[in-house]
Amino acid sequence: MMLETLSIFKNKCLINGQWLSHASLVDVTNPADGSLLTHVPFMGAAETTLAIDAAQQALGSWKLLSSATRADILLKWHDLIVKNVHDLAKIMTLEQGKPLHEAQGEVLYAASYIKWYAEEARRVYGDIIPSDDATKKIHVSKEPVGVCVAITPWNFPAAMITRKVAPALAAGCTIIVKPALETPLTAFALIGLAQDAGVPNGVINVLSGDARKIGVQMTASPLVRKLSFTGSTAVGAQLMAACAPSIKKLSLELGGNAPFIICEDADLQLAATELIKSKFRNAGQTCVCANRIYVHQNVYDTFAQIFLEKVAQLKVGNGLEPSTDIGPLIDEKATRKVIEHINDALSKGASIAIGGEVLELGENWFAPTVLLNVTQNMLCTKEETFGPLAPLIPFSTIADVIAMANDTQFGLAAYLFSENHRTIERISSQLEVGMVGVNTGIISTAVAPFGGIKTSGMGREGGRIGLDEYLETKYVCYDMR
Ligand SMILES: NC(=O)C1=CN([C@@H]2O[C@H](COP(=O)(O)OP(=O)(O)OC[C@H]3O[C@@H](n4cnc5c(N)ncnc54)[C@H](O)[C@@H]3O)[C@@H](O)[C@H]2O)C=CC1
Ligand SMILES: O=C(O)[C@H](O)CS(=O)(=O)O
Repeated sequence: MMLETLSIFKNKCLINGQWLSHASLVDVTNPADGSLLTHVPFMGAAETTLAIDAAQQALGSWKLLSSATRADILLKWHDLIVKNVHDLAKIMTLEQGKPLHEAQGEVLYAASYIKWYAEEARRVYGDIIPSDDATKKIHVSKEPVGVCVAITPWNFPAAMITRKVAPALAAGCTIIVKPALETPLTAFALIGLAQDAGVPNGVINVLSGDARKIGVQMTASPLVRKLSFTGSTAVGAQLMAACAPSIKKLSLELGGNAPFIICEDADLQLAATELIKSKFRNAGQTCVCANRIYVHQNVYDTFAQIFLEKVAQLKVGNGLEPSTDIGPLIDEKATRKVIEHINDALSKGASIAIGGEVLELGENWFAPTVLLNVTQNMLCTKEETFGPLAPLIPFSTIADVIAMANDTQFGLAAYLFSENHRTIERISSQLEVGMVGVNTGIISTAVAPFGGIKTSGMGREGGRIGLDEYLETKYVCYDMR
């Protein structure tokens, strides 16, 4: 696969409309086999300052465009992404590893955020409020926050970018994107298409490089009014603290530890099918994936049998092969975390029903694994595994499973399978999370507010309220005497 033959391929950073290289370069490799794909610039503080200045310079004219004009440019961007879905997906699979069909799905999911916010851009309404004082008129309007920065992860290298850039541009903001060093090529290609769609110079800038140095510049600059971050809770907390002195607006989409609850009256075939989708999407490297699976004790063995038959059919392979269901993990460190969670569970009494080993395909390849007789004291119920590990935990009462589900610092997503509406209402209303999937394992969509509570973050991306993250409210009081 010659990346250079793809017309959308870029391996440079975009600052003020110029694609720039750098004296320092860093490798981008294929997680499937460690092969070198290309080099990208390893930029730092100086280039970050240039990008922030460019975004500041572009802000005045971009925010003064009509929302209809901004929406038209966003829709052109959307259309170019859809037109190039196959090449974008190939780039993503090569640098991130996910199966091509998943990569194509993510590209279209990413494009859906742009279409959604192109539509929302035209509905940023204000208020005229009847004053208690007859001599006063009260007007309330929404204004763009200003220069924004987005720091994004490697696991969804397209959607995590458009989920931030689309509402920012729709609101009239400008933005600097810092993608993960593991997956910069998807970011470059996406933002190259934004430039082709007519996004003016400086409105979107993208930098690959020294995360810490770039982050220090972004969080310290008084010109930056908003930080949107998706990634680990640990880094999110660091960035939040760094933004405190300049009181930046924050959106944080952080780690997860989703409980997947299967009640005694659940449709077990449906639950097993949806658990396969939730657990093994992106090889389990998804913040909203099922991280711990609670199964009522009276249906535990029956469900386990149904689920294991489906896991056994999953094909692990190179993401470029059409038959592949699960690709490699992003790196050997990710594999080590899965092994750590398995070994801890085994040492505390769990057993492996299927999988449990690194595959001959290479050090980043781990077999889809199911653990039985898992208990709440095991690491895999406390930490985000971020790999293809499905620990099954028996429970006896609804009160017990709610308590176990909430026994975590995280609060992003949860899943619940029952055919009884009272059970569904009772459990979903008590789960301490931002999102609940009822009888489904896939909940992510541009039209709904995505985000969590507790250490899973703050703010929402997607939906109507996702635009508010990039808007400030201004109240003007007119004295009419
Ligand atoms: N909630 C989510 O959607 C995601 C959660 N994660 C969690 O994070 C863990 C590690 O994955 P990573 O991609 O390494 O997440 P990470 O949090 O280390 O990195 C995410 C982004 O932050 C950047 N970054 C890291 N340290 C930074 C710093 N000091 N200043 C500025 N930027 C910084 C990275 O370059 C990347 O662009 C995963 O195992 C998972 O637990 C990772 C990706 C997505
Ligand atoms: O970071 C993630 O895991 C994504 O937010 C998951 S999703 O939005 O693509 O479901």
